[in-house]
Amino acid sequence: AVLAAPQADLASERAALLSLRSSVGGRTLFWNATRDSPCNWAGVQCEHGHVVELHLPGVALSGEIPVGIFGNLTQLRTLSLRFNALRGSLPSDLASCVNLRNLYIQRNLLTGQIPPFLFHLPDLVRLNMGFNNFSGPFPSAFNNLTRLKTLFLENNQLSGPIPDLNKLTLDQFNVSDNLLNGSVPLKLQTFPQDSFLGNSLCGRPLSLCPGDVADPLSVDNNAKGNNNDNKKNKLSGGAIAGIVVGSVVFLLLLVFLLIFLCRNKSAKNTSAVDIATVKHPETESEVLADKGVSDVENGGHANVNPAIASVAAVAAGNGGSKAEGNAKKLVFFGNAARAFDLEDLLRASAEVLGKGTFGTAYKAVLEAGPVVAVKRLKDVTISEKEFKEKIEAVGAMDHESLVPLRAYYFSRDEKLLVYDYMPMGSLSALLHGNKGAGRTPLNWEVRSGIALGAARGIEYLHSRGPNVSHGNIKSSNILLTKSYDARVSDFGLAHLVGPSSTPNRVAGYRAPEVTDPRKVSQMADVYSFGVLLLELLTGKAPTHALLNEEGVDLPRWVQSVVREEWTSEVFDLELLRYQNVEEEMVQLLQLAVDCAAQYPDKRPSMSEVVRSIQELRRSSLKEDQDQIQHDNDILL
Ligand SMILES: Nc1ncnc2c1ncn2[C@@H]1O[C@H](COP(=O)(O)OP(=O)(O)OP(=O)(O)O)[C@@H](O)[C@H]1O
Repeated sequence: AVLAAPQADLASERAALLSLRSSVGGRTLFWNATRDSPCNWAGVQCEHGHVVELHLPGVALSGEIPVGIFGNLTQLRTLSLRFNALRGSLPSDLASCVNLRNLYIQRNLLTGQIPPFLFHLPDLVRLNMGFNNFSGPFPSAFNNLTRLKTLFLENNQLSGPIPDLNKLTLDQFNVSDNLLNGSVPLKLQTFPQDSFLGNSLCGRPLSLCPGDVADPLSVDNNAKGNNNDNKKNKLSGGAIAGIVVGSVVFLLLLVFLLIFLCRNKSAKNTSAVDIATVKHPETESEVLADKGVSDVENGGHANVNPAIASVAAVAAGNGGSKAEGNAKKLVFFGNAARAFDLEDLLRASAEVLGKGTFGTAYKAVLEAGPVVAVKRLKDVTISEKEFKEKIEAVGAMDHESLVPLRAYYFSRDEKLLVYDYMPMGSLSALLHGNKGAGRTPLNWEVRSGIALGAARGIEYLHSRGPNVSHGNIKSSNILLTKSYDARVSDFGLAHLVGPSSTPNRVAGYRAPEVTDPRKVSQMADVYSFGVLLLELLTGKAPTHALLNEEGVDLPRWVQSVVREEWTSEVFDLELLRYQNVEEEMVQLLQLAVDCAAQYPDKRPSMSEVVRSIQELRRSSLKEDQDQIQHDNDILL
């Protein structure tokens, strides 16, 4: 709620600050202004001595930054004034901010030499002064900033040579489009050409300087000058064409192979409908136990594909259910076309997706093509009438951010729920599953989109009545479509099953006030959602969320890091690669901390949460557009 009010005036921002301070362990971590409430410089000066991070990006600040603003802000660690129209030189009292680690002042109209006081800010890690009008020499005093990792000075009017920056170990460096000349110092020669273009510089990675002796290993290339230096790294047209054709042929072969294998597989599965011959790792013991058949008797049939069985085999795990099942029907919800019937479902090949609190989930591929997820409920103790009433309420839930329940099947021994299959699996798997190469990187756009989708789904559930809650919000219950849209799953099931099936792995998400996991209020859902947001932002799993893996108490961990250290250190490294969204990330972090407040009445409602996420996403999209506009302006 705190950061969700762009129209807030200074007084309410101050109130927001107070609540921020109390919510993050007594320290203000973030103060934001938007275009609608341009920063009142005096307001910053008189009230915000305790500010640790001050972010004022793209808020139409103009004119000179008055001296006297920063003298009070000695705690400041991050200052972002990028994308404004600030003129003149940097105020000298910035020298008081001796804790400053990140200074983002790119894309303003600042002038003058690079001020010497910057070199007395020993903690500076990231410095972005690009796209201004700074002039004068490139000071060698940058060597004083031994912690510096990022130095962006591009598109200014710096002149003269680049000094040796031997004391620095920079990760990012750009001085392109200045008036620099001379040779590129040895230590900086590992950066790409783009970091130096638009100057009169020479030496690696650009062309050789006059009089330099060529590297004997690349005499040929260097003798031909920089153009050839370029070519050295490029492939000829023929080679590229060869690679493309080769790749296409390889892909085609792969596709043919897959089709061939799939055909073989489905042939096997069709024959596997005979329930007595199918074994399945997840269901085997249940099947055998229920049917009263010993391992020895069935031992001879183990050579059926162990990961895939037919739904019939799965369902037939309960004695007598097949005969009874055939008499009963799948009950569909809504107007959805009945694309299949029970027979089709029983014939489909099934693959275990995972075992949850309420039973086992399978992916079922129907012969006619559709793919569905089937949840086989265990421990349903209520009567058929009661089950029908409750499941109809679940089936009536209709929102684009929920995994739709399409149909159910109820018999004495078998209860099946049929859902749309979500091809990208769960958020939990995406965040903590495959960490190796080939994993889809989750950028801010995707993560904040998932946060919004999940929040909308929960908001919808809450809108169905004051006592309607999800009760088991966690990352394995947030499933994803092909385009990474989030869908909330597993809603409304807690009331269908007996007490022994109460969720047991949610400790990390459970609000402190919840004593009975079957009675979870809407505000407790908000807490769980807050933990889920922290998980999205940090990439860390909450305690007990993953079997056999250590997790952390996310809310406590985040608060302690924020208290002790720079906020950005809590973020998933993968997110930090995307530079321009830090403000939005911090806003979402703040929202997460609000949601995970200890006392329920301090937490925002899901509608407020949705609004906040919408707003912060809008502002980052707007910034993207601003940047494009800005780049276009420069090109023109
Ligand atoms: N509709 C679906 N589409 C794709 N995958 C699904 C679907 N429903 C469930 N799954 C997958 O099956 C796994 C098991 O799901 P299930 O809901 O039974 O248990 P869970 O979410 O791990 O735990 P709990 O039952 O406590 O919520 C999930 O991790 C998810 O990846």
